[in-house]
Amino acid sequence: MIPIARHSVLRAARSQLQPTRKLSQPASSALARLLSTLAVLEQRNGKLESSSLSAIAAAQKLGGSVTGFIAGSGVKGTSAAEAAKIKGIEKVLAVDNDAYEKGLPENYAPLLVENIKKGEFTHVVAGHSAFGKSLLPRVAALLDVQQISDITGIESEDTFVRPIYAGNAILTVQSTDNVKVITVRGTAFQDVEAEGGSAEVVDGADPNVPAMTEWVSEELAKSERPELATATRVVSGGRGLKSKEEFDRIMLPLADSLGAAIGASRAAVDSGFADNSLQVGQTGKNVAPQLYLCAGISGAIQHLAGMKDSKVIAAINKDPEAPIFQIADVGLVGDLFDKVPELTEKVKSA
Ligand SMILES: Cc1cc2nc3c(=O)[nH]c(=O)nc-3n(C[C@H](O)[C@H](O)[C@H](O)COP(=O)(O)OP(=O)(O)OC[C@H]3O[C@@H](n4cnc5c(N)ncnc54)[C@H](O)[C@@H]3O)c2cc1C
Repeated sequence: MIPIARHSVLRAARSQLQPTRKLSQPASSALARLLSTLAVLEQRNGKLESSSLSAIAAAQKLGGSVTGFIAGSGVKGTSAAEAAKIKGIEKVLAVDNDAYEKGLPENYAPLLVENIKKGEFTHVVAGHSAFGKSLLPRVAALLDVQQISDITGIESEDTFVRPIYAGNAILTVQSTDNVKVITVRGTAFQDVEAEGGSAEVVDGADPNVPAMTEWVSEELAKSERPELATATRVVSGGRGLKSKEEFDRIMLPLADSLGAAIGASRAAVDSGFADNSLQVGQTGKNVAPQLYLCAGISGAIQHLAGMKDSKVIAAINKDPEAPIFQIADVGLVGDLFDKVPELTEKVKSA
C-alpha cells in the first residue's frame, strides 16, 4: 500500500475536515469490465444490517460487477433474498450453515477466502462494523495482501481515501495488491436502492473447516429508540450532564420528542452516564444524521471525528469559547439544565 498524498487539515471549520479531492466517477468502462467486487453482507436474525448496504454502495461506486456474499442459518430464504432485491447486485452467493450464523471471524474468514478465490474477485468490500473490522484483516492475512480500513472515498479501482489521526488528516492510498480487501465507513457510502433488483441467489462454496471458536451468548443493550449509527436525528450528551440521573432526566425526553437516537461523549460514557454502545467519536460510532443536537459536550477533536459529517450540528454549551461552536451550524450559549427542558417543551408543543 503506497501513501500518495497527505492533506493536512485543521481542527476548526468542518469543511477543513473533508477530503480535499472530490470522488471520481467509477473506473473507466474498459477497466470496469475487469472489476469484480464481492460485497460481504452482514445479517442478524435473517435481516440485513445497514453495514451491508454500505458495502454494496461502495462496490457499486467501484464499477464492474457486484456479487453479494452472505452466510448463516437459513439465509437463502431470508437475508439473501432481501439482498437479491437490491438494485445493482448481479448475484448473491449464499451459504446456509448454522456454523456461520453469528459471524465469528475465525470461522467466517476461511469460508470467505474460499469464495474469493473461487470467484476470482478483484475487490472484497465490507462495512467498517465490528463484524467487518474483525473479519477482513483475517481475510487479508490469509490472502497475503494489505487490508485497507475505513475508507470514505474511492478515487479509482486501486486508490482510496481514508481519514487518519482521528480525522485530522486525509490519506489517499494506492494498493498494488491483486485483491483489494477494504472496509468502508457507513456514513460515506449510503447511496443504494433497496428495491428494484432481481439478482440470482446461488450456493456459495462451503469448505466446512472445523470451527475454531464457538458462540456462547451475547448481551445486547435493548432500546426502543432508533439505532445510533443509522438514525436521521441524534441527541447527544456530555460530561456537562453531571450524572446518569441527570443525563436520563434531561436528554431522554428531548430525544423522544424528536424521535432521535441517543449518543454520548466518551467522558459521559466513562463517567457511567450512558452505555458504551452510545459513544460517538474516534473510538465510538461514526454518525452522519440530518440533525446532531448535543449538550454539555466541549467538542474535542476525537468527538468531532465521529459526528462532523452530520448535516446540521446544533450545540448547547454554557462556555461561548467551547470548540463545538466552531463546527456548529446552530449554537446556544446557556445552561443546559434550563435550555434543554425548555427546548423539549417547545418541540413537544410544535
Ligand atoms: C485516543 C482517544 C480517543 C478518544 N475517543 C473519543 C471518542 O470516541 N469520543 C469522545 O467523545 N471522546 C473521545 N476521547 C476523549 C476526548 O478527548 C474528550 O475528553 C471528550 O470528548 C470530552 O467529553 P465532553 O465534551 O463530554 O467533556 P468535557 O470536555 O469535559 O466538556 C464538557 C462540556 O460541558 C460544558 N458544560 C458543563 N456544564 C454545563 C452546563 N450546565 N450547561 C451547558 N454546558 C455545560 C462545558 O462548558 C464543557 O464544554 C478520546 C480521547 C483519546 C485520547
